[in-house]
Parts: sequence; structure tokens; C-alpha cells
Amino acid sequence: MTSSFIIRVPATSANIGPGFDVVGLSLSLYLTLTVTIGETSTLPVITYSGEGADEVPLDPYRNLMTRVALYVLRCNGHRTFPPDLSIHCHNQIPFGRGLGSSGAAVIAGVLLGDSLGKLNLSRERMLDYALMVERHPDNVTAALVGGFVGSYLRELDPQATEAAQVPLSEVLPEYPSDAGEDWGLSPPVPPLGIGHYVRFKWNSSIKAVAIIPRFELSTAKARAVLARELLEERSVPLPSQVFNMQRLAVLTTALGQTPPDPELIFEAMKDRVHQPYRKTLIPGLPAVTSLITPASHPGLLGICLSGAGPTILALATHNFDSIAGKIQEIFQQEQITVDWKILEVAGGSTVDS
Ligand SMILES: Nc1ncnc2c1ncn2[C@@H]1O[C@H](COP(=O)(O)OP(=O)(O)O)[C@@H](O)[C@H]1O
Ligand SMILES: N[C@@H](CCOP(=O)(O)O)C(=O)O
Repeated sequence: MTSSFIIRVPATSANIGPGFDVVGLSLSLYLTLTVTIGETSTLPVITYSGEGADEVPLDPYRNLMTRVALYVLRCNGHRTFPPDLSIHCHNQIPFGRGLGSSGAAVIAGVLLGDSLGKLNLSRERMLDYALMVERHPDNVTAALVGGFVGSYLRELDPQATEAAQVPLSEVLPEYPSDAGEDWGLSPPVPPLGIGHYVRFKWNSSIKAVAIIPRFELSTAKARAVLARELLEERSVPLPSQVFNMQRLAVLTTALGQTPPDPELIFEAMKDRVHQPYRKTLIPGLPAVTSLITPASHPGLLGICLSGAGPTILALATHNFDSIAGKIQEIFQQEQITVDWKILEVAGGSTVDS
């Protein structure tokens, strides 16, 4: 007899300008896993359609989602995947564009491990597992709980801090193909309560226009440039930190107000902590964030880089075509082709039978 269930995880846009590694917004593009147990095969069979289908590994010991699921299972006393497992993934979230595809894959893996092991983990505990893999909380928290979310990593005691910082290679090891199910050391179990979060209000008249360049920029690369630049200056200058904190404090309330105030939000979505350092990787970014305003494009509320980029996120209540058209024109001048989508703020991840 076969049984099946469906896991659905939304895309996310992190930072929203000043909230680097702090805020995330879940968006209506989804990673959907249809999981079936009872179709005979020894190893899990993964099939894939949609975004990334031509590049994602289908080997369950190489695929990010199933490696995370195996991590969760092994931390909870299961040696490996249950037999006779097949997983079909349909993915609408483009890879390496700043729309949280890896965060969604990590959350899908945690939910998969939880369901396969019948673990009944709480959301908070699921977040602990996700944070052992993706160590900035903004994307994974918003993907798990949905909405406009702020989060921080808790100050843990020294032992727990060490446990939460074990190298990623120990959390998600390379599983040797000839080792059967005996993979040696036990996996590092996450300490309790690594992250805390809160959901902010969101005015439902606000839509997210995602302008998605047709090139990939890995988050690792976009974080490396940041590390390099900041290393040279030693730290983010204090005036830039204050600039961002002032804006973030206003933004988290301003996006829930009725009616939304374009002047307030446009200024509150500016950033001096990460976008200036990333402009070398995203030609057109300075022009996009300076040339289009609520005065030139009524309906526009604010513009920022989505996550680590290269996608641009424009928040707006109307006039979506003309806002996206102008951003497309700026990218065209840099010989960059884009696609764009109008997205809603989504609910959190779900598992349904
Ligand atoms: N559904 C998925 N299944 C397996 N791996 C995925 C999936 N989605 C993303 N990934 C992995 O994450 C990488 C992209 O992550 P990242 O560079 O953080 O960009 P972003 O999260 O902004 O899309 C992909 O190249 C792929 O290796
Ligand atoms: N705060 C992170 C967010 C990365 O988001 P992604 O969608 O690009 O993975 C960062 O800015 O590096």
C-alpha cells in the first residue's frame, strides 16, 4: 500500500533594504515536494521539474533537500531514509537569484525529515535544524513561518555556541557511496533555541514586484565580496550602521500601516551596509535604486536588492508594469535581460496528506 504527502515551501526575499541578515518576506513562488512511500526501490528516487531541473543533483546523498532530511533523521535515531521512498519536486524558485531557493530547500529538507521520522518537531525546533545549515536566519525563518518576519540568533552559552558553529561539513557530510548505512560519527545535534523571531504586520495592498536578471549569483559569492570589502575597512562604519538601524526601526511598522506612506517607506528601504558593496556584482543596481522614485512612478513604495541579489524587489500598490518596465530598461542598458513577476506575500510552509 502506498501513502503520500505534499510539502510546500515559499520563496523569500531577505533584507528588504536595511535589514541585512534580519528580516525576510515570504513570496508566492513555491518549492513543492510530492512524497510517496511504498513504491519499491532501495534508494530514494528523486525526480524534478521546473527551476533548476537541469542542474540539481538527483542522488539523495548529494541533493541539498534530502541531505538535510537525512541530517534531521540521523539526529533523531534513524540511520537512513525509510525504504520505498520517491520524491517529486516541482520548483518555481529560480536558483541563485536572491529569492531564497537554498533556504526553501533547507526548510523542505527539515519538513521531509520530520515527516519521514514521524518526529513531530515544533516550529522552533525545526528552525534550530535549519539554522545549523543556513546560518543567517532571515530566509529560513520567513520560509518556515510565512509573512514579514524579523529574527535574531540568540546569545547561547559557550558550549551551545560551539555546538551551533560546528563546520557545515559535519552537519551535512559527504556520504561515501560505498559505506552502506554506516557513516561513522553521530551528527551534531543542534542546541535548543538558536533563533527567535517575530512576525510584523503587512498591509495586504502591498505587492512585491520581483525583477529577476537572467544570471545566477551565488549567495556565497555575494557574501564573500562583503567580507572582503568590510575586512579592508575592518567594520561597517558606525554612521552606516545608524543609518540602517534608523530605517529598519521605521520600516517594520511602516509596511503594516494603512494607507502605506510612500515617502516614509522609500527612504526606509535604503541601505548602506550591504548593497553598496554588492554593486560591483550587479551592474545597474545604483541606477535602479536612485532613478526610480514614488514621484516618478506613483504606486511605488520602495526598491531594494532581494537577498544577496541579483533580483531587484520593488514594493508597490499599483503601476506594476511601468515600474518593472523602467527597471528592465536600466538593466537593458547594461546588456542584462530580466524576467519579472508580481508576487503576493505568502503564508508559511505546509505539509498536507
Ligand atoms: N530545490 C532545491 N533542491 C536542491 N538544491 C537546491 C534547491 N534550491 C536551491 N538549491 C541549491 O542552492 C543553490 C542556490 O543557493 P544560493 O546561492 O544561496 O542562492 P539563492 O538561495 O539566493 O537562490 C543552488 O545552486 C542549489 O545548489
Ligand atoms: N541576508 C542574506 C540573504 C541571502 O538571501 P538569498 O536569497 O540571496 O540566499 C544576504 O544578504 O547574504
